[in-house]
Amino acid sequence: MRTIVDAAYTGGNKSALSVKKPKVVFVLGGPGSGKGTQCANIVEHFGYTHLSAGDLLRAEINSGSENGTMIQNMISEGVIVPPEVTIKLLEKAIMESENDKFLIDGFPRNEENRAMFESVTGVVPEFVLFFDCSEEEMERRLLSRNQVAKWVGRVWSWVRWGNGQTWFEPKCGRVDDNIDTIRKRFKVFVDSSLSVINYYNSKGKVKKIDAGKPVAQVFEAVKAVFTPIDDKAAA
Ligand SMILES: Nc1ncnc2c1ncn2[C@@H]1O[C@H](COP(=O)(O)OP(=O)(O)OP(=O)(O)O)[C@@H](O)[C@H]1O
Ligand SMILES: Nc1ccn([C@@H]2O[C@H](COP(=O)(O)O)[C@@H](O)[C@H]2O)c(=O)n1
Ligand SMILES: [Mg+2]
Repeated sequence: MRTIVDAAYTGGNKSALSVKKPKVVFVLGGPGSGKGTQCANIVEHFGYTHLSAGDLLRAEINSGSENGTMIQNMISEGVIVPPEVTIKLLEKAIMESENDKFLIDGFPRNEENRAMFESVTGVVPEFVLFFDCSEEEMERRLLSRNQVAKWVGRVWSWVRWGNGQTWFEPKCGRVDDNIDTIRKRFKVFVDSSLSVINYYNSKGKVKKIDAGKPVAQVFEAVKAVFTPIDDKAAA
């Protein structure tokens, strides 16, 4: 059945992606499950280009775009930005790249993201990498990421001003890595993002990874997914 989103986006201008036909892997998982960390490893070993939807939105805020304030407010609240904004950023990044294979990290975040991306671009993912991790572990990781960012900021300001004193607390890290927003992000993940994973699971496209283990062990499991079947037989 066609949704309202499908109807609005078919018959209009065709996306340039329908010509480029990139190979896309969606990388999904709860906040702090390790998507960015593992994408960096995949890029190094398998030649993909990593596009984090969250990073693209943060770059859009910093570019001074007219959508900047709206995006900033939505990220601070942990809610999902309108899909046309995120999809435009993803299309632009894919078209500007010479690569033809992409890890799209943190997208689609809900059914609206998914349906609009597929109908606007005509691109369906090769598969979906799903990092499965407990909320307790994700919460620990996000709070620790926030602490590390704060310390990096303090050291930077100490070096910058050179007198061993910080007379301001530098604004470092992510605005959404605080306990209130982290809990809101968990709720959005359960209420809106899991249904996307279920959808692709019903199509046999989900590769689930136990992401609660140390980084190197998680990457061993990831490698097994990306290593071509022929290579596995030869190994
Ligand atoms: N397997 C792991 N074990 C322990 N810490 C990890 C692991 N993977 C990532 N981390 C750490 O957890 C934090 C979150 O990781 P990362 O940024 O990769 O997650 P993410 O899924 O991209 O998060 P977000 O959804 O907030 O963008 C980082 O500080 C990272 O160094
Ligand atoms: N498809 C998306 C992806 C992200 N957002 C917003 O960005 C925030 C941070 O995302 P990360 O993947 O970097 O954790 C997220 O909480 C959303 O506010 C979005 O709206 N749509
Ligand atoms: Mg990330």
